[in-house]
Amino acid sequence: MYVDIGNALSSVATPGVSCDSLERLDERVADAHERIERGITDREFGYAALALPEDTDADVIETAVEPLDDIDVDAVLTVGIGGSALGAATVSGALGPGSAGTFVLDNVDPRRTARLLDDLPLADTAVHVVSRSGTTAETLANFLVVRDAYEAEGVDWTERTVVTTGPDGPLRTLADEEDLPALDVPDGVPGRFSALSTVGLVPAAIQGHDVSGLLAGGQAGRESLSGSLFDCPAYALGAISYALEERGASQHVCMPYSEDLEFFAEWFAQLWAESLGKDGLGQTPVRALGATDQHSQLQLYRAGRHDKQVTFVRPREHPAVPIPETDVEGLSYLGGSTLGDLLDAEFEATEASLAAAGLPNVRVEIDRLDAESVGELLYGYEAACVLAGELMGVETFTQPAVEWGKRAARGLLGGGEFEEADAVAEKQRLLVE
Ligand SMILES: O=P(O)(O)OC[C@H]1O[C@](O)(CO)[C@@H](O)[C@@H]1O
Repeated sequence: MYVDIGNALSSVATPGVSCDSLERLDERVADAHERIERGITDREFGYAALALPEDTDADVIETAVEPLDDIDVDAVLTVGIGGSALGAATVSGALGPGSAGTFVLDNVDPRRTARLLDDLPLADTAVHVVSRSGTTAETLANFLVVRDAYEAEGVDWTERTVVTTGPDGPLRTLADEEDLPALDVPDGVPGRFSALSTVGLVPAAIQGHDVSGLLAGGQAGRESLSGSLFDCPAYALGAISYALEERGASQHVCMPYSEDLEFFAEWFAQLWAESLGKDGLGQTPVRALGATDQHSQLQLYRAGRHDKQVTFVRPREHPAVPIPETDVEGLSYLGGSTLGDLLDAEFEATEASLAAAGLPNVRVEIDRLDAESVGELLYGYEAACVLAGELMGVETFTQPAVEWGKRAARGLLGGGEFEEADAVAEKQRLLVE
């Protein structure tokens, strides 16, 4: 992973960071790194995520999906939400379908769920149901609906399902009762940091992707951690994001220039929001896609409020798709180059256009969309997030603010007495229709 923070310096951007400030900040990065290393070594809650490349056993995952070899799997359906879906979606999205298409059920939208189950060839579809807590309503409800759909078609879902969950809870009970292949979520690792584990890697294993390669990429990220932001790409990204937020960049746009990294921007949004959105702080993550959103969002980024950091992400290598020669007036300049050339020109031009407008931006690159590079990218962003959390002084690894809504929803469905549910009924109304 390569990180270029040049366009975030105060000589280019406002808000921007001076080199002197970066030098001073680097002293705090050294202290934070020591703290992080201690947490990793002791496998402390949260920090243990940064030991996953070492602790995740690819053979355990490969063995768990072996029974699916007897079935002609054309599709992999992940049933999970948040960190229990986005890691898998990102890995499979970035590496492509492999031997089976990727589908994610990470919402309880009846139209979409019904349509997806209608469209999927259930007999040739493997299901990975994932929940760290084993109690998440959306995941459990979706799984009950999926199971019913299989039974309605007379297809044995138990032969096609792999579960990943915690030691107890309804999902573990169901796995035990039905004797399903069940994997454990990694100890001490919050969902959003668990892509390089049983949580994020089962679909990739079913699709025949290089799970060991993903972990090797993560390990390369692990070995790149050092006591200085000037030596460690992940810490450069984390430190500059922290410094830019301090200076007013309250929004962090993640703009991959690759359709296959679209889920990566979603994964980033959960990682950044749920980890750093604490104590009245935290950059608001914004998902964008290059070059598409140049034609929808760029006007705002360049000429709107200067409250954004834009991080451009790209694989350096593209498959060659030539643009045919043409003598159509005004188009000949395109002929003879490739779509990848055009995408790279758009990337560099948009980056320069933000710098010219004085808007801070960061460049993150990986060599190509292969297992090692994707593993390193995921690890790098997780380490960047952990470092930013250390510098902000927030509790990076929990997400207490999400529980209020869960209790309210459960109360509304008769799942218990929750005062939050009462508050829903007391909603202030000013209905206009
Ligand atoms: O894996 P689980 O326990 O089903 O949780 C799913 C997601 O829900 C959250 O707890 C937020 O509600 C996330 O932190 C987590 O990734």
